[in-house]
Amino acid sequence: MEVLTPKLSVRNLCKSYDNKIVLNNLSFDLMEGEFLSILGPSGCGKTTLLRILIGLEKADSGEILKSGTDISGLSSFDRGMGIVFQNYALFPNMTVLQNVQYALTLRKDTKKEAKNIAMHTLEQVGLLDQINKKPAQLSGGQQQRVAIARTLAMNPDIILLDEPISALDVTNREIMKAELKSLQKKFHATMLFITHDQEEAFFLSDRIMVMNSGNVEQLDTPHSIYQNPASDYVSSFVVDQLDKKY
Ligand SMILES: Nc1ncnc2c1ncn2[C@@H]1O[C@H](COP(=O)(O)OP(=O)(O)OP(=O)(O)O)[C@@H](O)[C@H]1O
Repeated sequence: MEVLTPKLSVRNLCKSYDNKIVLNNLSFDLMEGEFLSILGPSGCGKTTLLRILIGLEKADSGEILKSGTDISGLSSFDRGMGIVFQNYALFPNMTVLQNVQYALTLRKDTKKEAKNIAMHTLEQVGLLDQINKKPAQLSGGQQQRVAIARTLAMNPDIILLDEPISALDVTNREIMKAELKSLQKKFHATMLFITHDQEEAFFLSDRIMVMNSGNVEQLDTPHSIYQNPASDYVSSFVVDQLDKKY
């Protein structure tokens, strides 16, 4: 049987701040085309993990392998990872098109190439009729689509999403969950999704990693986690919370 190399492999990652352990020997794999959620409450270490993965923070020990190669020594720019932030971090004075084009020109694509790629991606996320608007003229959901288009246009190997849905109102949240899922399938993107929302994680994910105080409590499919929670913590933080909602 063919053994697949994970797109991302995190091995024994440790990080402490002022003698407080924030990530405790964390290990997991993310496979090609997989949607994996990191689910945990505020303060459990999700953002720290994300910052280490994209190279904004250094781990105390452990390895980060992308398709089998250690990327710990690479700059953020060279890691082939795209990130969609919670607040989208769009440039307010640029149009939708300019927002998507900008990173491409930084990458030294010619202006014409950058425009072609940006237009093509904006078409795929259904925003061609909005390209000349500024972010403030768009709805929250549309702004999120611009942020996703900007990341997709760079064709990263892995897309990290830092609670991109929680800033939206309830109606837009439902719409964006469905859109995110369909975009991920359409692009066959490999995605790591950070959230504290059990329902988002269950709706979107192929697998979920439940975190608690820097530890992995359980890593499995939504169905298996719901049917067989691995600890009292998973039972109360995940299963009980979902049951309360439905
Ligand atoms: N630069 C830092 N210096 C000291 N402590 C830090 C630093 N960054 C994070 N921490 C601490 O590490 C722990 C984990 O923080 P982190 O932001 O990774 O959690 P989180 O799960 O992302 O939470 P949230 O959902 O609220 O963002 C917290 O106790 C936080 O106070």
